[in-house]
Amino acid sequence: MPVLTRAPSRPCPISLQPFSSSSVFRKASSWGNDSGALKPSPVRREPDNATSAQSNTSPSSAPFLSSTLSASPAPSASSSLQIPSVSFASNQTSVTWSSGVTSRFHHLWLRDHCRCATCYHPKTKQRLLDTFAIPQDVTPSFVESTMEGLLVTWPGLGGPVSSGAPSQGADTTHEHGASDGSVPSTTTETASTGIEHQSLYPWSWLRANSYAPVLSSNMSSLDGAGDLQSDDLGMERRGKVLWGRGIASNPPTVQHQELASERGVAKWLSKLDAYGFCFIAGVPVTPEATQELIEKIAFIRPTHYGGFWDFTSNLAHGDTAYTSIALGAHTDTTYFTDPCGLQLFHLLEHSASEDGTPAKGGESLLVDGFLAAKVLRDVHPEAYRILSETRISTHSAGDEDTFIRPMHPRGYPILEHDDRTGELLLVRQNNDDRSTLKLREEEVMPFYDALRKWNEILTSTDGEYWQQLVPGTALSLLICWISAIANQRVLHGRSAFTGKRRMCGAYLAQDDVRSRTDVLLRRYPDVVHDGPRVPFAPSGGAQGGRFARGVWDDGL
Ligand SMILES: C[N+](C)(C)CCCC[C@H](N)C(=O)O
Ligand SMILES: O=C(O)CCC(=O)C(=O)O
Repeated sequence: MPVLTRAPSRPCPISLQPFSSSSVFRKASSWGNDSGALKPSPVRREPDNATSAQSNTSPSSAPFLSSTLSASPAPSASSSLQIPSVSFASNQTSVTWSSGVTSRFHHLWLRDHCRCATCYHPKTKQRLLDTFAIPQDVTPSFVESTMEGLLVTWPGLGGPVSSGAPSQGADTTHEHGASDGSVPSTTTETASTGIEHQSLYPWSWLRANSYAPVLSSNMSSLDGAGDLQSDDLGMERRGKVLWGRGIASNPPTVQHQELASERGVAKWLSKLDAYGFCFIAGVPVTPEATQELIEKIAFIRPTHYGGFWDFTSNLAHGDTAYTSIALGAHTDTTYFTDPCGLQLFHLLEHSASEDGTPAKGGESLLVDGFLAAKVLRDVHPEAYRILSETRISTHSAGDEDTFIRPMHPRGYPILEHDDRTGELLLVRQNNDDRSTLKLREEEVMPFYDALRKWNEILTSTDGEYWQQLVPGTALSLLICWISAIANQRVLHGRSAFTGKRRMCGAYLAQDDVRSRTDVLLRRYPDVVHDGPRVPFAPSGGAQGGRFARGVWDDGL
């Protein structure tokens, strides 16, 4: 249990991160500090001339600091390493990073995000704390800047606390119990003991979740309203390899036999994550083997086309995919509120028809929607803005038993962004499936102009990657981008064909693919794909092939 210079009135049930405080204090003792403990100086509330606490550290702590404070900009070589300084006033706590940038966090937000074992179940990663029992004006007794993070001490507030309706003004933060992850029992703070509560927030987590301002290690600070003109749509940062027709020289591929191991599946997902598509060579030419293959990632997402599909040009399900006509670059299932995440195709057969019509055409087309979007933004920024803001709807209505449209009555934009960071999340493009445009009069012609410019890029020969699928080589493509954020990315299509052509495959849901990718790429961080690596730094401490998910992990 950490020994802090100011022993709280009770042991502080803080679930520490891998850098256990003993290691901190062990390192601290090497700084010539006789007690072996840091001496954070608590900061009490200072209305306007807020003071800040800062513990200077010696260079000998550099390795530890660099790993603990990796989220903070590396200090200049000449400056000594400094942990952020903190202060608080009115309803916010301020953290000033070594860069000089200050992040502000509402006290209510901080208290609500305490992840000690009494406020946050260490195993289930679920909130145990009753958010609505936190006083709206909750204010720390004091805040401290420690090696591991921001340490906030909250007062135990007045009034006996029952497990029922909160009494007026009392600190009715109902705490549930066990830090061992067992079934929580309700314990409460009572005014009579004046028990304080301490919360420790790791610096890296505070930086990653700073909202005033929004910070990002690779992107300029944004005003939080989402800046579509940000220099980086987040692709390099997310380790995405953008490609054009040149990818034909070395397309991402894995061998089917590699996928017998979980590490092999991690390699497959790593390539999918980087490129948005990946071939699998050596797949037995049967629907059964193909289904077994896709289920190595996740369970199949059934749709109105069925679960595992095995289709040909018989106009089944009333969709042109079930014909022999050409299909332009598109993403599937744009009409679902939650479009499918991964699509796998495996050509089982393409031969002459019974009437002797020869097998011709049926080539497959891939286009990197994210590269196309970058080109559109750079060359036609106004068109990019229009396609990012105009809602359009699509439908699947060819089967009399089905009429699928998205939840939002006007649908969704073709280019969808994270409105906080400006990152491009999702390319949702299927002009054949588009429903009636419902725009204001003055929007109609600008929209068509933007759409035309977008189509010119999508159909540019520089961006089109054509290849002829052959039985035994399956094609997996992310119509949903797998990374921190699920997106649609790769568009696909085909040329017209003649003859008997049989294709099989299935969809996977985006959340299931993203979950599997996140888990496996953390479990096998050494898995190499050809693109830039985006280190998965499991904050739970990677121990060999498995890692313990930490309560401060990204996304929680
Ligand atoms: C893949 N499979 C043949 C089963 C269905 C194809 C669905 C095509 C539809 N127009 C869409 O874009 O979603
Ligand atoms: O038949 C093909 O090669 C692809 C069909 C297609 O685009 C689809 O099913 O969405």
